[in-house]
Amino acid sequence: MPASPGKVLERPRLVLASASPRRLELLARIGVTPDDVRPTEIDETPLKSELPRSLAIRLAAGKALAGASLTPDALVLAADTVVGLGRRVLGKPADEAEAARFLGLLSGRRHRVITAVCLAHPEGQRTARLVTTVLAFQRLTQAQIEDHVASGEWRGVAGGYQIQRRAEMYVRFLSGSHSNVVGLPLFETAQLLRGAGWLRP
Ligand SMILES: Cc1cn([C@H]2C[C@H](O)[C@@H](COP(=O)(O)OP(=O)(O)OP(=O)(O)O)O2)c(=O)[nH]c1=O
Repeated sequence: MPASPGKVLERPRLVLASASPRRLELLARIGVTPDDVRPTEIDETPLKSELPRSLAIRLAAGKALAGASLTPDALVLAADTVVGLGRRVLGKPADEAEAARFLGLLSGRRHRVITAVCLAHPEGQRTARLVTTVLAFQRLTQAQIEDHVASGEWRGVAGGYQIQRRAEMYVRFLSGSHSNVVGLPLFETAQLLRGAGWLRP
């Protein structure tokens, strides 16, 4: 039944369980302002031979559960983004040398960016989406890799690059969701929020 005019829709509080400023900005773009932002601290180390998709799903669910334990009465939104090169996971580079090595691996090759989004509901169930974007970087010269490392934009991000910043000039090809690469696929996130009654259908 449509809400009567002037009636405020009852909806649970929405908590974003993420320290990523990108995720908050992406939500703002679709008019979603969480009631609270509560980053979680979980161990993000991949298991032995863990595939990129499995890792993303496990970590997004882990973040959502950790968030839900702090705010059980809220809808808790969490996500995890990983860069997959074949079966290999490229995490957040530890230092400049690793950032340069990752760029060298990505140079001239196709790779995937996978984001798992998980929404924990106050009633205890969880809903989730797994989204894959395929990208290809041009072949990078040594000078380009050096410039990228010097830019510092590799810090704290999966694969050591940010498509929303200078790295986009090296992206020759992209198939799928752009927001997924930045950390939160907006189409699928909106679907989850609609399914939970937080956004209107
Ligand atoms: C590939 C890529 C990743 N990223 C970011 C998105 C994510 O913030 C980050 C991947 O790390 P995540 O572990 O998914 O997220 P986070 O540590 O930033 O935040 P939290 O765990 O608290 O939710 O990399 C970009 O911003 N641009 C890109 O092009």
